[in-house]
Amino acid sequence: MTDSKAAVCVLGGGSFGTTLANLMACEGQNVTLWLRDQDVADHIRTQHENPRYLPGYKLDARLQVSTDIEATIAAADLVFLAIPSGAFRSVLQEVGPSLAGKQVVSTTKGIEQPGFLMMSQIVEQEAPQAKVAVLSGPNLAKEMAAGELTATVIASEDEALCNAVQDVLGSKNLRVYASQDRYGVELGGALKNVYAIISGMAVALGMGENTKSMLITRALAEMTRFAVHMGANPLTFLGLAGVGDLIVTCMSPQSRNFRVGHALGKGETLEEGVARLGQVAEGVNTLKTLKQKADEEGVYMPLVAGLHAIVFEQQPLGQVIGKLMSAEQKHDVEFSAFMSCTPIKEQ
Ligand SMILES: NC(=O)c1ccc[n+]([C@@H]2O[C@H](COP(=O)([O-])OP(=O)(O)OC[C@H]3O[C@@H](n4cnc5c(N)ncnc54)[C@H](O)[C@@H]3O)[C@@H](O)[C@H]2O)c1
Ligand SMILES: O=P(O)(O)OC[C@H](O)CO
Repeated sequence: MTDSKAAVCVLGGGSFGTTLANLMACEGQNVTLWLRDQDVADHIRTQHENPRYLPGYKLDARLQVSTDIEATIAAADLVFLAIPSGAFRSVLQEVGPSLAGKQVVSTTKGIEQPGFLMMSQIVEQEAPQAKVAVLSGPNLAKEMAAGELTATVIASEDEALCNAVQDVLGSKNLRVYASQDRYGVELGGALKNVYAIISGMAVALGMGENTKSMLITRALAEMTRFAVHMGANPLTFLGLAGVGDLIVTCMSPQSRNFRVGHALGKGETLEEGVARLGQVAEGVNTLKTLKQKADEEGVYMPLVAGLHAIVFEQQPLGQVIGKLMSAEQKHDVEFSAFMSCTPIKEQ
């Protein structure tokens, strides 16, 4: 543990930003949550509740709130970003120069198009003098806000930054594991949202437990295939930010992406499902971005292509499922070459 407490801020007052900031406040960290809406800020300050994004969850009275983004950043050493991917660059453009020398951690699970950019790459472009990391794992905001036990991954080439995040965020309820594969961790968090939409559909359609297991397992194979093609470490996908986050998001009705898929499976349109959610479901945009990139790169992603065909090409569900089930039967585990390498103790 460090001797003196780092000053921390969280930018973004949605469900995840509020949860993260509150977890740190509960541990006695000096933390400020920045959000845009003055009424919500006042409500958090006086009622200790975020009525829009975390209704019914009591927040720690020590959680500080501000609507002044520059002052919030100026007072912080460590800055967490919990802004949806669609607004991420515009916020970074506004505050990029103020982030020089700061430790910046993106928690946003989306991809920017054009460019197929991860959020931490946007931080590098807009705040080139910041130190950057990403945080990702099986982290449903409401469960964490309720104090359920979980773990997450802090990924950065900067070991001191990983240590700083472990210090401020680790608690009796939350374990924080470090990784050097920033790109793989960030890609895992974005890609799994697409498969959560498929899983939500499968549940709405009353599909069997074997079917759901097959979907999750083939999703892992497919996302790992893509990530390795893009330069990520396949072993990252065996960790919390890969299979860990994939499992929770594909299995929990708390997941917004799962809920969008469930609505589609019940016959709602995409617009109806997203509107009823009233929160961000990053997987919808990621589906478009990922399908385009997989086609460009020639990476075989039948689940992504199938969901895209249903959602954006108006292909009948039964036809897409039939095509998936009759495709060429290939290998189960594609990365067995990595698994059969020399055991660690002999290296
Ligand atoms: N909620 C979770 O369980 C969870 C967990 C891990 C990661 N994430 C990721 O965190 C990111 C944020 O998600 P969330 O769940 O907090 O979303 P949310 O839908 O709960 O809230 C979105 C927040 O972003 C704010 N916002 C939107 N545009 C903005 C702008 N231009 N400037 C400032 N603020 C703006 C909104 O006012 C709102 O406070 C997403 O990428 C999501 O994938 C969410
Ligand atoms: O609610 P979702 O689908 O955005 O998922 C939230 C988190 O990413 C789960 O780890």
